[in-house]
Amino acid sequence: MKIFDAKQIYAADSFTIQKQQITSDELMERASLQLFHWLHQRMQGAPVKIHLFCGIGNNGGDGLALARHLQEHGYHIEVNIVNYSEKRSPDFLTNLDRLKARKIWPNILNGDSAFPSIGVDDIIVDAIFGIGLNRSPAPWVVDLMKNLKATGAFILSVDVPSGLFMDRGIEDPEFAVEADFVLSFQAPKLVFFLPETARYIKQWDVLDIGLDPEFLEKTETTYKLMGKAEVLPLYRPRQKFSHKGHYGHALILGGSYGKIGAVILSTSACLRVGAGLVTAYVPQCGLLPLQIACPEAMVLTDKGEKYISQIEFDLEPSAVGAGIGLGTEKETVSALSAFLDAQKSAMVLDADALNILSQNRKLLDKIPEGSILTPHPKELERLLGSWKDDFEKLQKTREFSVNHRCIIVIKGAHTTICAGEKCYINNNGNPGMATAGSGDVLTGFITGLLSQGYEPLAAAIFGVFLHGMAGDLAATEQGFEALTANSIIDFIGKAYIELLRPPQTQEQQTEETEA
Ligand SMILES: NC(=O)C1=CN([C@@H]2O[C@H](COP(=O)(O)OP(=O)(O)OC[C@H]3O[C@@H](n4cnc5c(N)ncnc54)[C@H](OP(=O)(O)O)[C@@H]3O)[C@@H](O)[C@H]2O)[C@@H](O)CC1
Ligand SMILES: Nc1ncnc2c1ncn2[C@@H]1O[C@H](COP(=O)(O)OP(=O)(O)O)[C@@H](O)[C@H]1O
Ligand SMILES: [K+]
Repeated sequence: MKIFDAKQIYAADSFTIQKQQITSDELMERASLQLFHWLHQRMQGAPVKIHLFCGIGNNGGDGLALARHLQEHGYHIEVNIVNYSEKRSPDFLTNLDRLKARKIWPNILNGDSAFPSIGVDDIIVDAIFGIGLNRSPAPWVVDLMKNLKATGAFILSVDVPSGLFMDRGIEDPEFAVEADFVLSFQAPKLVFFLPETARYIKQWDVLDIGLDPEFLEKTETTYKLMGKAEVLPLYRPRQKFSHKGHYGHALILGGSYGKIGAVILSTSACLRVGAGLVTAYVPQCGLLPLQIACPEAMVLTDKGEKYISQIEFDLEPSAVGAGIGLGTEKETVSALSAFLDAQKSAMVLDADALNILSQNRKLLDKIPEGSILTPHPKELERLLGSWKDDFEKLQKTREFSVNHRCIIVIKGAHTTICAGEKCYINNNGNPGMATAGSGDVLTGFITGLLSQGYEPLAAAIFGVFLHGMAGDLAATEQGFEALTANSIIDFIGKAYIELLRPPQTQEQQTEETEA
């Protein structure tokens, strides 16, 4: 699913209005009807008081139009206008007149107004600011936002939580509404997935307001949200007459004394995601544990007893995943440097391989083209330096990806894969996966996919998605706390089955619910 920026949404608006020969007011009416239907379907006329807080722009206009539909269907509403500017939008004014014509008189809230009384079981509709926010809200508006939160009532935000910018972070964490639910028009917004702003959105849904499909199709976006529909076409089916040689020979390179477990996890993950053959390259102390834990894998040992000091082997791996548990000893750094000189094809670089690159920046030029770097945020910061907000982080990551011709997988709750100027945001996985070794598993998965012939970008996207899906399936059986990295490996088979399962028909769904 594409994630449009504010400029693109405004452009889609104007294009749609022109092409469909409708007015902007009619588009607002569509938007507000979608909001109403969503709410009405869930509330079924329940006598809960709904407090609407509307700004003076089009987001406020949506709120006013929604208020009218709610009132027409007998809901108990109270309308507040957050009067932060005299520059009211024409469609806001039209909808204000329509309310007044129905004898609904909104409270006008200014800096000195008392905050209305709201019960904890009431519902708040937040239509104060939408995607048009371009400066921090005035202090009294911030106070109002805080008061909204303090009521404990359910907050439904229209389009976006008020106070969030679409292209930069906020100055102060209190400057935005914390929404229980956001109903976003046409497409989700980038801020829903960024660590700093995602906390303002507990849940979200998209409402189709009929923006021109051709325009949306043609408009290229920097960000895409990846779901099953986007990931499934990347799948490479196994052929009946294939043999293990068709699925490549992957090499997992890493480990140091006390960190052999990381290599075990990566190696098992690499096998279980479907690599034909897997060899682990480890210091000597890793031989026994690996042979015992992963009988299917082969093991090559370095001359170093406790850490890798000179990478030498006599095989041509189809994919390499390096860095897990590697350590950053001086000899290991030289060994990795020499290895990178010889390595020509795209590989996966994780953990200490990334730390070594950050500390020895000359090595960055040796990264083979198309390689996949899988940093968690701290490792990313070591690579890029600090950033002022998530937007700058993504911009710096894209630049790094272009300059070093590599793919960066920023791991997190919404793992984001940046390949040149494009970024792909993952939307599965769960907090149970915040556990030791789950990143090592991801490295194994991506390496195993590369070895099976997936292109680097496909391997990164497919691997991240499967990893999240396996984590979700594991969590349904084990809960979040008990989930370990090994459970993610154990559920990879079910993740494949789930990914490949054809969508259920309506009848099947009904049968399942009734059973
Ligand atoms: N295609 C779609 O998705 C559709 C979207 N629609 C809806 O339109 C919404 C966008 O509406 P919008 O452009 O009128 O902007 P909105 O967010 O209401 O802000 C209003 C104005 O406030 C101002 N302003 C900014 N910051 C400020 C501040 N800190 N303190 C004070 N003032 C500030 C700024 O004006 P300025 O003063 O800078 O000239 C701004 O223009 C969108 O989110 C969705 O709900 C639907 O109706 C139809 C289809
Ligand atoms: N809250 C979360 N929601 C979804 N996925 C998560 C969450 N926390 C961590 N993960 C995933 O778990 C993995 C953690 O990787 P990493 O920090 O490198 O762990 P380790 O170094 O222990 O292997 C990443 O793939 C990340 O996306
Ligand atoms: K809003």
